[in-house]
Amino acid sequence: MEVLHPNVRNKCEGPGRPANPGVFLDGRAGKGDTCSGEPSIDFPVSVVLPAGGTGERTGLHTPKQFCSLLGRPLISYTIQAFERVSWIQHIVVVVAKESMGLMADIIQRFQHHKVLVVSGGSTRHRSICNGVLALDEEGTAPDRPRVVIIHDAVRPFVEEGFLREIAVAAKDHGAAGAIRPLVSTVIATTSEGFLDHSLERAKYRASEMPQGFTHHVIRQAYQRCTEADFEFGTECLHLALQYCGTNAKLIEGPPTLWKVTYKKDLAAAESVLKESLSESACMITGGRTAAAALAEAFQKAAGALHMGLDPIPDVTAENSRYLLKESNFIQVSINGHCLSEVEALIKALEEANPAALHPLVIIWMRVLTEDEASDSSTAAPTSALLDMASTAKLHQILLYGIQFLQSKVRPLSFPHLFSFVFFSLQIGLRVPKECKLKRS
Ligand SMILES: Nc1ccn([C@@H]2O[C@H](COP(=O)(O)OP(=O)(O)OP(=O)(O)O)[C@@H](O)[C@H]2O)c(=O)n1
Ligand SMILES: O=P(O)(O)OC[C@@H](O)[C@@H](O)[C@@H](O)CO
Repeated sequence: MEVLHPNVRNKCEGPGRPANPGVFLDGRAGKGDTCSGEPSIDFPVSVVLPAGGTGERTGLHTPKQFCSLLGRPLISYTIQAFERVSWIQHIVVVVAKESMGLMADIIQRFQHHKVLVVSGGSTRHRSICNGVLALDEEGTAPDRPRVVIIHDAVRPFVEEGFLREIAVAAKDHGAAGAIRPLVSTVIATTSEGFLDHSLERAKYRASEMPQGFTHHVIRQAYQRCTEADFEFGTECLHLALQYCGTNAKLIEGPPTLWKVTYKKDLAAAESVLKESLSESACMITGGRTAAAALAEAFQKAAGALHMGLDPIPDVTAENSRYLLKESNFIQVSINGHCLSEVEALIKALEEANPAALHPLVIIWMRVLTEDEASDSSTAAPTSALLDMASTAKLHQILLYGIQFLQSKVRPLSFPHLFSFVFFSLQIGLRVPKECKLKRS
C-alpha cells in the first residue's frame, strides 16, 4: 500500500489546499493480463479515470459508476479494460471523497491492480486535474508518464487498439482525442428559446473519450486555466489548445465509446456485456483425436454464427492464459464418463482466480457411441455432476452437462448441439442454476 505525499497540492479546488492523499491499492499481486499480442508502446503511459460524479441524470441514488451490471460495478469493467493493457503503467481513479472506501472495496473484491485512488473535485475538470496532479508529484508518486490518457470511468467499452492510436497520436502531437459523427444537428437558440441558427452537421463531430495528452501539455493546461474553466468547462482538448497552443489530433473511434449517462444506458451497457460474454469459448479436447475432430467441426459451425471457439488440448502451460482471458469452457468427452477432466478444469479456474467480470460457464459435452450407450455402467453420472455444479456455483462457476448419442442412424446434430451450448452461455449469465443433463 503506497501513500502519496500528503501535500499533493490540490490546485483544482483552490490553491494550497492539500488533496486527500491518494492510496495505492493493489488487490492482487501478480501479472496483469494483456488482451493483445501486439507489440507494446515503448514510452510510459498512465490513465486518469474521472469517476467523481453523482450521476444525477440517471435519477438513481447510487452514482452510475458504482451501479451493478451482471453483478459487478460499472467502474470495474472500465478499470479491467485498462489493467489488461500491458503498456499502461498506472490507473488513477478519481472518486468523490465519500466513495474512497467503496472504491477500495471494489479494487480488493475484483482484484484490480496498478490502481491509484485519489479524491475528486466538485466538477469533472477539477477531478481530472486532481488525477493528473497525482501523477505529477515527485517522491512517492509513481514514475512519471510520457502520455496521460483521460477516459470517463462510465465508458466501459474501450479497446486496446484504439487506446494505442490515441496514445501514439498524443505523443506525436501533444494531444489527441476520440471523435464520432454527430447523430443530431447542433443548433443555437435565442434567449427567447427560438432558433437562432443551425450548424452544418458535416463540419462538426462529437468529442468522445479516450483522450490523450503528453504529461507536459495536460499539466500546463491545468496550471494555466481559469476558475471559469474549472467550473463550467467540459473539454480537455480545448484547454490544451487555449493554454498550450496544442491542436489535438482527432481520431474517429468505434461506436462502442458511448458514455453511460441516463438510466437506460445502464441497461444497454448490461446487454452489450452479456452479448459479448457469450460469443467466445474454448473447447478442451484432452488432446484426443476424436474429441479434437469434433471440436474442429463444431468450431466451423459456430464460426458461421460469429462465435469464436478455440479448440485446445488442455489449460496448462501456454494454454493457461485461457484461464484468465476466457470465460466459457466446453470440456469435450467422447465415451468414458469420468468427471475428472471437469474437476481438474474447475480446480484450475479456482486457482487462477481470474478477475472475471461475470460467472464462468463450463459445459461438459459428452458424446456416446452406440455400444457405450447400451452399457448401463456408462450411464450419465447425474448426481455427481449436480453435486459438482452446486459446489462450483459457490465460486461463480456455472456447470452444465450435455450428453448425446452419436450413431450411424442418428448422426451428430450440430444445430441441436449448438443451440444448447449457445443457450447455456446466455442463460449461464442470467440465473445460476444447477446443471441439467440434456439428452438430445
Ligand atoms: N465532479 C465530477 C463530475 C463528473 N466526474 C466524472 O466524469 C465522467 C463524465 O461525467 P458525467 O457523465 O457528466 O457524470 P456525472 O457528472 O456523474 O453525471 P451527471 O451530470 O448526470 O450528474 C463520469 O465518469 C463522472 O464520474 C468526475 O470525476 N467528477
Ligand atoms: O459533460 P459530461 O460530464 O456529461 O460528460 C463529459 C463529456 O463532455 C466528455 O466526456 C466528452 O465530451 C469529451 O470531452
